[in-house]
Amino acid sequence: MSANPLATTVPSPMPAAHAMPAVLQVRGLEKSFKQRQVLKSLDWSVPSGRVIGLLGRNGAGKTTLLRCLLGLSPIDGGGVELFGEPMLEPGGERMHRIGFVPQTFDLFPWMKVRAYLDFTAAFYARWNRERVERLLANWELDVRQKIGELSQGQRQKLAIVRAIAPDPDLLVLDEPVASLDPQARRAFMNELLTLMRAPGKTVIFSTHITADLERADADIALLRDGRIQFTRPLAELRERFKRVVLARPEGWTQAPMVAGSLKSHVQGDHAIVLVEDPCMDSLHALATHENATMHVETPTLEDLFVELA
Ligand SMILES: Nc1ncnc2c1ncn2[C@@H]1O[C@H](COP(=O)(O)OP(=O)(O)OP(=O)(O)O)[C@@H](O)[C@H]1O
Repeated sequence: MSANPLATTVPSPMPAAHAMPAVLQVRGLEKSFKQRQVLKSLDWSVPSGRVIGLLGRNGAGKTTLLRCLLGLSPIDGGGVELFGEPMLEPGGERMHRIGFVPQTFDLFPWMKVRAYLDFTAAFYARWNRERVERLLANWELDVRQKIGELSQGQRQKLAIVRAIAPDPDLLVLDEPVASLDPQARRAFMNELLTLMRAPGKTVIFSTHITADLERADADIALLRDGRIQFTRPLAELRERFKRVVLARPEGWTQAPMVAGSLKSHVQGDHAIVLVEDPCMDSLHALATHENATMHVETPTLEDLFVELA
């Protein structure tokens, strides 16, 4: 697909998000590595009080974007505002309100888990010890072990405990569940949803596990071609996009033309078309004209990601 239809045809932003104050405001963000331009005049407004799933293909720039947002990677142009103030460098009072789980956690390998958590707690005004102990127990993390001796998944768990413990207003997670087993993933999602019950909490997480975003009823932000193409509630995406399957015994040489078609292909005697805002009357007329049976399906987020990213 050459251009993203959502970027041009969907009125933006949606009303619910519009009413919320932005916890994060990005304008014209530019970031390159040598000759490779990764973020291209990227604009993004993230409303407070939502879980935002950041989706994009491998190499789209998700990690780069998250690091730039938090001041962990220098930017080449544009600006970032966090909690209404310009982000110039990490640190300061504001950082107490932010939790970050990086894609890989390899700090302080010589430190034992307990010592690391105690050391980190000292830097924070808020530190939810009850939550820490509960997660350590649930996730069977041995506080006497050295961080360098933990498995990748155990390190990821520790990074999550550390990020959630200060009860952050903004939690940013870069593929937090990639190495977690299904039980730990479920526990993590429960923690996330518990955290979100308090008003004004915002979570941004990049993931390839679309089922988690469905469970969290997340808003979906798609990063493609160096820009955020849209940030939309999942329900709205589902409402808007339909997968139309037309079948006829003689098959198809090519998929029929359908208004609002984004992508189509032929599979056996089925023509499958992803349609934005389908007109059902026209679709029924088309099916009758082509002597085809028709099913209209709601695509999963994974289907949508495959089509749109
Ligand atoms: N330190 C770096 N030096 C040079 N190029 C980099 C650096 N970090 C990232 N890149 C490049 O920037 C682009 C975006 O990388 P990034 O890690 O942000 O993508 P991503 O969307 O997080 O990918 P994935 O889903 O695979 O984790 C890639 O082409 C990558 O090679």
